Amino acid sequence: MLARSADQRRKVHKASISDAIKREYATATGADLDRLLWDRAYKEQHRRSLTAFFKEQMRQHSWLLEKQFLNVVSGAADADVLVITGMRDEAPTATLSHLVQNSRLLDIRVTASEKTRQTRRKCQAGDDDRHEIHDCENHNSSDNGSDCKSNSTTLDYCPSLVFDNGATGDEAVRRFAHTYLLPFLHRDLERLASMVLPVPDFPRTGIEFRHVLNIAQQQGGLALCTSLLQTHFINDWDKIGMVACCEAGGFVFASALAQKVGVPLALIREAGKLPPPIVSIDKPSSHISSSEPNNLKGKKLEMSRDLILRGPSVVVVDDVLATGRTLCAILQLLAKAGISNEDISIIVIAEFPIHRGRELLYRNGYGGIRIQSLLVFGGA
Ligand SMILES: O=P(O)(O)OC[C@H]1O[C@H](OP(=O)(O)OP(=O)(O)O)[C@H](O)[C@@H]1O
Ligand SMILES: Nc1ncnc2[nH]cnc12
Repeated sequence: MLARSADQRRKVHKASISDAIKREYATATGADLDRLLWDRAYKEQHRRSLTAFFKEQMRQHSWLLEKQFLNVVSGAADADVLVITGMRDEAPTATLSHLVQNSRLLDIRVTASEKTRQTRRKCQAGDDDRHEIHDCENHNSSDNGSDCKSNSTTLDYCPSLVFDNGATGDEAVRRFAHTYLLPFLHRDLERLASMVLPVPDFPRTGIEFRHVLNIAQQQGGLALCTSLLQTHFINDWDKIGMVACCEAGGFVFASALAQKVGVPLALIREAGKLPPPIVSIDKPSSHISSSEPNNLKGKKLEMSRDLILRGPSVVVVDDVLATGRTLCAILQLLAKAGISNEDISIIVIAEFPIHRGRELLYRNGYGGIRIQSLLVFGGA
């Protein structure tokens, strides 16, 4: 149970993704499943053939990883929080979020020094380290659970969080859960979500529109959202040199945030609105705008070319992440302005995983950029 306070207990379920493959292996080969799960020496004997079996299954079933993931999820339907261990996917949040579109999917990279790992392997026969099937690597990272820069050199993918599993005992786990996981269950986020009511069949039949800008039209809505943006994701705003945002939705939330944290804005506008010198990029239509008649082609986005950065990092703030086309264009524009990916992070108010925006960004080479959202909505 993950407890926020005595009256608010959350049901937490833990499952291992690799148990499924062990089960299938045991059925196919007659191996003893219980011993595969709990007897390390026995598991070691089977390691090679288990790995070969897994690779062959992967070759035969291209949807194997997704199927196993969904099986584990459906086995924990009553849980508030499901922790899945042993994930082998390179970029789980980017590639699997759309399968659980009503939930927030966070990927936590667990790290420990090689020495610690070796010691644990020796001491904990029958322990819960199931990475060996999946050829998982160990990646170094900072210990604050949220700094991606140190990881981007080892993998071009930024996990949602990093947990340094160097210490023994439960204290570090508890601290991590309280610092980085419980905020996602905070009632202020529920309050914010309640301001974004669904509007059926807008702007066209079949779309359940979420009026994210409506937050700013509620008494106290913008203040709540701004305060969450300020406190939820970034510890040290002094290190941020600029908040970049795109009209129209992004302007509303980014302006309030920039004012609160004392950081200047980089305003991205549609073509022809900003004086030269500018940088410019084609922008395909967003999911919502592509449903407008005469707007299938998209537009150009522009930004002043010579913005002086006060610090090294840029935070891109937008109201919505859906297909990711808008954020992709923004990132291309920032690249044209000479800002490199390591210096960028992204915050959105609401994301709609069904449209697979994170995947688009990942496949376009932006996987190393941290993307964080306050709210997650399912639906079309
Ligand atoms: O991930 P995507 O599919 O690109 O969708 C996200 C974009 O959609 C909305 O903008 P829109 O282009 O509709 O313009 P607006 O901000 O002027 O409403 C929103 O403000 C995001 O910028
Ligand atoms: N359902 C939705 N509501 C608001 N903005 C969106 N962008 C993509 N899908 C959306």
